[in-house]
Amino acid sequence: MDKPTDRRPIVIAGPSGVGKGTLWTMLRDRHPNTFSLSISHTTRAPRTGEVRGVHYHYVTREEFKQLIDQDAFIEHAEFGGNLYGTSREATRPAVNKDDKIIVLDIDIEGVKQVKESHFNARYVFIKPPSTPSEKADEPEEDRMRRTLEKRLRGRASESEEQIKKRLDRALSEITYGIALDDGKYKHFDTVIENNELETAFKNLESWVYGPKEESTTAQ
Ligand SMILES: Nc1ncnc2c1ncn2[C@@H]1O[C@H](COP(=O)(O)OP(=O)(O)OP(=O)(O)O)[C@@H](O)[C@H]1O
Repeated sequence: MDKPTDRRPIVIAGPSGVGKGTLWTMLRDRHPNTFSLSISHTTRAPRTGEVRGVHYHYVTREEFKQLIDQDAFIEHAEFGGNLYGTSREATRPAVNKDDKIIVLDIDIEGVKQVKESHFNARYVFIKPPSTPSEKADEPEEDRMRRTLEKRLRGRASESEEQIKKRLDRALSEITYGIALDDGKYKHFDTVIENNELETAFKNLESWVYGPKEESTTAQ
């Protein structure tokens, strides 16, 4: 089972806290030597334990701007005062010596840019479940927000302010992710709900290992 027939890069997106990183880690660990996360560029300083060329390519702001001018990125954005980007180079099979399938874990703005750059990839959106509510009339989007909030708090890696910022973006990201066109997802090849983790993983795995289909999603 260990070689998916569709060798294109996989773009995995979804609101912050939905579980993209968790699902990607499961995919990598259960299929060793099959997938590789694309290494982004950043202008932020390495954190303790981070390794150059493994976690990120660390560059100065000037270097980053030069790369933008050279059209080196398929997507880039500023986040929390630092620049982040995915270079074309990082997604090329040539850099990918072991013939692994490249996975890009990017946000919705990144997805839009990647699509504009006509990057040939497969796109999966991870959607939060709507936690059941005692309030029968609580809108679906409020329930999803509560799930994300609970997960982000549980992860305990962001400040309250950062959590709020992430949650405030979530709804428009979900709206983009699950938008339909003629009964099909408009922007993604598939949408997976991350409710029970193992079930979500199995759904992701079956899609990744499923038949090769040409992407027909809109930009
Ligand atoms: N199905 C699930 N049920 C409950 N908790 C989950 C589930 N999936 C992930 N989590 C937990 O939710 C938290 C957020 O998950 P994760 O860090 O993978 O999110 P993410 O989408 O990668 O977020 P970001 O984009 O901010 O990096 C983690 O603490 C993770 O353990």
